[in-house]
Amino acid sequence: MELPGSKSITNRALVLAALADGPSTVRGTLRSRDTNLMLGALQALGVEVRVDPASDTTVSLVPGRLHGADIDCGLAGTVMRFLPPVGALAEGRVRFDGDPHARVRPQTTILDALRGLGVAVTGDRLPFTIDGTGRVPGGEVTIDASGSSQFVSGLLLSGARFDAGLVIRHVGPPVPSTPHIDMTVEMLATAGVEVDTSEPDVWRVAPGPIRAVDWTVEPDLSNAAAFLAAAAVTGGIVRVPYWPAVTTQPGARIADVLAEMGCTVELLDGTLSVRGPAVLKGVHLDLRDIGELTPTIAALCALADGESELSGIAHLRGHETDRLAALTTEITRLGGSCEETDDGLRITGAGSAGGPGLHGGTWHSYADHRMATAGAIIGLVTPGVAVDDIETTSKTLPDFPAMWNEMIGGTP
Ligand SMILES: O=C(O)C1=C[C@@H](OP(=O)(O)O)[C@@H](O)[C@H](O)C1
Ligand SMILES: C=C(OP(=O)(O)O)C(=O)O
Repeated sequence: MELPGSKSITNRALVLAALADGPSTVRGTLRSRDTNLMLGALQALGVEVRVDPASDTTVSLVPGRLHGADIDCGLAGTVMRFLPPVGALAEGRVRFDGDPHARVRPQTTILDALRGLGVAVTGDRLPFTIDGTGRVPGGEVTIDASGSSQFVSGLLLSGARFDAGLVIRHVGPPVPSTPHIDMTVEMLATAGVEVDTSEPDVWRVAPGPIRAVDWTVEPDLSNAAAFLAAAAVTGGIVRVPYWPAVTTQPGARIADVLAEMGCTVELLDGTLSVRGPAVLKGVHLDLRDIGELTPTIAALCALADGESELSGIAHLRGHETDRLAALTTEITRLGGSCEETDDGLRITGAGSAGGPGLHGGTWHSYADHRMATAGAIIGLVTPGVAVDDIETTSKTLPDFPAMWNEMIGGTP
């Protein structure tokens, strides 16, 4: 299975290209709802976007004077958290809104941070408005980023363009998804912006230019995880080519999780292959760093042998939907055993001796691409499971239904 580009790398590359000191090209750009929203927003703000007529995954961006705009964030965390600092650098009024559920996703932290950095912000959640003056005073700000790593990444991506640069101090429970912050820091370094991370929970960026870069986007490993999970539950083999040897994508960790659950995992000549075992084993895992993989891993645990405990993921209550509640409701609806803990899920696998077993029924997607793919994984081995709204996978992988059908040998 060849996977399209990473959502997280694409949307970082697009933002950095928009703020750069010259034109950039992004190759292997993911084209999906989240990334098209980002492109549309940057264009509305005054960035020239040119899509290569020969390949819509090659996109060039020419930065221009940023001005007022209306921005649709959809349900994309990367748009609603990465673009407010960019809006603050625009001259004019920038209005942000999004899907109904986006209006309840955590947002206050980054808006308060911008206020602290000298930006005029009206509102605390979507919809909100930023009155940009073309410059941000910047300086030091203290935030609680335990709700989302994207608060840190969003500020860092623009921080070098603030007059006094940026110092972020995190105070509060641990920040989740830290590999995604490493991704931000690494991509900024490629664009010539050094982030000083020598003090824990503190990020320092000096003011300076963001260099134009020709980016090449890695395949999306979190989306690959759903296909690899298909091998795990069916005992089949799935291969994903162009698996990066070194990456900041947290999705890469699916390889270790699958191995721990009993799969045979091999990385050979850049292709990751996974063969499922006769019986999948339950696991006890802290997923704080790789929360994005939770729906996939929870689907595996619901089919495994034995108890699983997934912890460190209280922040998933603020994702596309409350994922802890949604997974509990849907696994239970199919006859499985799943309960919420303070910071995660306890699941007794259907494959256990005396385990609950699963039956058919409708699996609800809650407009959440990863809930939809989790239902597809369970449906592979549970007769009569129908996933509602599989099209919601277009958030990060519009071709999911066709790719899934091709993988299982059905009609595309
Ligand atoms: O910066 C990013 O690209 C992301 C960070 C993570 O967000 P949280 O820290 O809110 O979990 C992750 O779950 C999301 O899918 C993508
Ligand atoms: C949490 C996710 O997305 P977002 O970027 O919208 O936060 C996700 O893709 O799992």
